[in-house]
Amino acid sequence: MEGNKQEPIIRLEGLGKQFSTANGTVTALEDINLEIKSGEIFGIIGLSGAGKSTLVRCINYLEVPTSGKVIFQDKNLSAMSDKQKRLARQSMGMIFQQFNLLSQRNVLQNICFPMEIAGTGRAEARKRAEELLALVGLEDRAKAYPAQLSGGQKQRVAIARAMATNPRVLLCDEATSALDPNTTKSILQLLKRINREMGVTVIVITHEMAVIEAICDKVAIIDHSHIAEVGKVSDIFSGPKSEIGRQLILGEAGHTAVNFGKSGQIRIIFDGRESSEPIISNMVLACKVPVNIMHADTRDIEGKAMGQMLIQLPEDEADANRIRNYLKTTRVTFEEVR
Ligand SMILES: Nc1ncnc2c1ncn2[C@@H]1O[C@H](COP(=O)(O)OP(=O)(O)OP(=O)(O)O)[C@@H](O)[C@H]1O
Repeated sequence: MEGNKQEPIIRLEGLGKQFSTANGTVTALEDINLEIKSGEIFGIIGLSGAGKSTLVRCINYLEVPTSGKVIFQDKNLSAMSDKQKRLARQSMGMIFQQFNLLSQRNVLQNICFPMEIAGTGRAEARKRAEELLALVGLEDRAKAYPAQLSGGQKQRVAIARAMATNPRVLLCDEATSALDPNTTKSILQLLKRINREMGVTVIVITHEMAVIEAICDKVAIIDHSHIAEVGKVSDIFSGPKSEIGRQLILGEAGHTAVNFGKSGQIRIIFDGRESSEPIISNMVLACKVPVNIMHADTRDIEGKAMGQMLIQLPEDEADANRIRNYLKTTRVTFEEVR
């Protein structure tokens, strides 16, 4: 079941989507080019209205693109017959923010639903549904109805249902946005397990940086219908290049330098050193000058420090240069803030 990590499973080539509305044409996506490799957890992040949901819905042809191609496992979806498209869709499970469970059906019947549509026999479907319930940790809730479940349990059922047809890809559209932080964490862990243990490629649509940080290998930042930048999460976090990337990752401090007198400020970029390495303390001890930490936004990603820290340098230029030199010789990435 392991996915081959080198092979692209989905390629988007010049993908565009326009909607005709009473007020004219709305461009939701324009010239999107992306390659998602088999076995990756790929995040797509952007502000509200950027085009994330439309993008994910175009990937499985819930929305038909107005231009460009979706290539799934080396085949162009638009050139497929209806039957081939149906099979391709079965290979792409999807979960949603609002879970979209059938309220009249119990948990087991919800999970069996896609198998009924695919023509799987009753006994086989039931057996598979029971296995999936065990996978998501809800063996004891088979007879419960959606209204009797918590949000996290509903999303687990939705995940089991999405996995019913043995998909190679799981599309997650804001799947944790309606959940509290602890439940979010456990759902993200479940998605990671499905990816690692079953080799399923996971595509995560979110507006939350924390979700990308928690589980994604790669991330694409989408802004006003375009891809602003794409790359490994660690690279993008340590040095966002686009304006929107800086805004999403560095926040307000990415834009504004606070005026604290005449002395300069620098932004230290943490791009993957051991998170236990005390960079600032070592710097202060080595240079024997105090610095002011104006803003810090660092995260620990798998033992590596990621993020940034805004530091006010001493007014004395010689002291400030000692700090700059120390950072250069210890190969700490930094930039001047003006
Ligand atoms: N069915 C539709 N008809 C008309 N316009 C649409 C339709 N679906 C999306 N749009 C428009 O396309 C643009 C992108 O919307 P989309 O829902 O993909 O963004 P999003 O990044 O997922 O935002 P959100 O997180 O708020 O859902 C928006 O301007 C939206 O109004």
